Amino acid sequence: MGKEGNEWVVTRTGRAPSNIAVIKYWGKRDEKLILPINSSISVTLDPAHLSATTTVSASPAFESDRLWLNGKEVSMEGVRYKNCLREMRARATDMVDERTGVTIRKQDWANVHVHIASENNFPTAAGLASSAAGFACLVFTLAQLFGVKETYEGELSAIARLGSGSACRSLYGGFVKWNMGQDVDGKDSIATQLAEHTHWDDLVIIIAVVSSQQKETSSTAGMQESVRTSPLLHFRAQEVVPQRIKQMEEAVKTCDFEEFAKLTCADSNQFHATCLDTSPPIFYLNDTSRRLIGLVERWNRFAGKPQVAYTFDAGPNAVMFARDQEVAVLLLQRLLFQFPPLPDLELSSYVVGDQSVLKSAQLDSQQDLQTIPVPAEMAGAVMPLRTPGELGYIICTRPGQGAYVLDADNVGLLDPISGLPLQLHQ
Ligand SMILES: Nc1ncnc2c1ncn2[C@@H]1O[C@H](COP(=O)(O)OP(=O)(O)OP(=O)(O)O)[C@@H](O)[C@H]1O
Ligand SMILES: C[C@@](O)(CCOP(=O)(O)OP(=O)(O)O)CC(=O)O
Repeated sequence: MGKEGNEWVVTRTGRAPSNIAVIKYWGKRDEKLILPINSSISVTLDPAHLSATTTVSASPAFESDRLWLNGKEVSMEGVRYKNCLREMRARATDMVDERTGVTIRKQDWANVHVHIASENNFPTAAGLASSAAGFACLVFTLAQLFGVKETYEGELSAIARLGSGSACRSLYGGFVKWNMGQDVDGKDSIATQLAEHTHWDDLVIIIAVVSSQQKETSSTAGMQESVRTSPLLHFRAQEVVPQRIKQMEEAVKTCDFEEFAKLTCADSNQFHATCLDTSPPIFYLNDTSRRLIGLVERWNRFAGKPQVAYTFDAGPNAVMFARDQEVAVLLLQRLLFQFPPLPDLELSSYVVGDQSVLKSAQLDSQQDLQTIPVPAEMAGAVMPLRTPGELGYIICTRPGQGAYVLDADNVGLLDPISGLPLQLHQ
C-alpha cells in the first residue's frame, strides 16, 4: 500500500434509482442465486425523486465491515449483503486513489474492511423498491471503490441481483429487461437496457402513495409462497410472460402508448391475481388501490383509448404512466379531485417531486382545488367517495437515468478522514 500505517481512508459515492416493473418478476427458480422463473421489464424512475445514495469507504484502520442505512447502523450479517460484498471484493483490482495518493494492490483488498452509509430519498420498505435502489447502489459504488471492471456486459447487474432480484434492473436508465437466463450459475441472468430514458421522453409517472408503512408479506416471502402454491403463477411464467415480454419490447421500441398501457395494466392485474391464487392468499392491494384502478379504467374507457396505465408492486401504492404532460395534468386533477389532501396540508407537501405538472395544472394552493372541474367521465355518474387524506401523498416523476458517480467530497455520507457517518459528528 502506498501510504504507511493505517492512516488512509478512500471513499466513493454513487446514486442509483428505483425502478418499477411493467412486466413483473414474481417467483424464483433458485433462492440462493435469486434466479427468476420469468424475464421482466421495468422503467427506471428519475433518481432526483426516487433513489439511494451510498458512500463506501475503505481503510486498514476499520475493524469490521459496517453499514448505516438512513442514519442508523444495521447489521451486515445478512446473506444478501455478504454475497454482494464477497463478489465485489473478489473482483477488486490494483487502484490508485487520486484524492489521497494511496495505491492499493489487488491482494490488499481482502484485508481491508469497508464502511457503507446509504440514504433513500423516499420511504424504505414501503413497496417503492428501496431494496432495488439500495442494492444496485451498493454494488455500483463498491465497483468504483474496488476499481471493478466488468469482464462481460451485465456482470455488475448479476451481482446486484444477489442483493435483490429487482436491483439488477436499477443499474441502467430508461427501459430495462432482466433476462431470466438459463445457466445454473446465473451468469446469464442479467439486466440489459432496452432504451435510454430520452428515447420516450414525453411519458410522465405519477405515484399515489397509499401507505408508507412496511408491508405484512415481503416480496421475498410472498413469491416463495406463490411458487409453492399458485398454479396460476406457473401458467403465467410459462405461457403468458414470454409473449408479453416480446410485445412490451416492441411497444417500448415504437413508443406505442396504447400497447404499453394495455400490457402494463394486464400484467399488474395478473400479478395480483397470482397473489390471490396463493395459499393462504396475499393481499397487497387495498380499497384505495382499487379506487385508483377504477379512476383510470373509467377514464380510459370514456376516452376510447388508454390515457393512463397503472401498475402496483407488492404494496397498495399505484404507479401511473401518463402518455404526456397534458394527460399528466388531467390525471393530477382527477387524483386531487377524488383524493384531496387533509385541509391543513400545503399542496406542495402533498404533491412532491417534479413540480412542473402542478404548475402546468395552475394549482398553487389548496384553494385552487375548488376550481378543478368534475371529470367528464363522472358527469351524471354516481360520484365516487372523496375522502381527504385517503392518500398519503403524490410523487410526480419521469423515466430517468441509471446509476452514476457523485463527488464524494461534496455529497458523501461518510467523513473522509474518520470514515464514520457525517451526521454522527454534527
Ligand atoms: N439504500 C439502501 N442500501 C442498502 N440496503 C437497502 C437500502 N434501501 C433498502 N435496503 C434494503 O432493502 C430492505 C427493504 O426491502 P423490501 O423488499 O422490504 O422493501 P422495498 O424494496 O421498499 O419494497 P418492494 O421490493 O416490495 O418494492 C431494507 O430492509 C434493506 O435491507
Ligand atoms: C413485485 C415486484 O416488485 C417484486 C420484486 O421483488 P424483489 O426484487 O424485492 O424480491 P427479491 O428478489 O426476493 O429481493 C416485481 C418486480 O419488481 O419485478
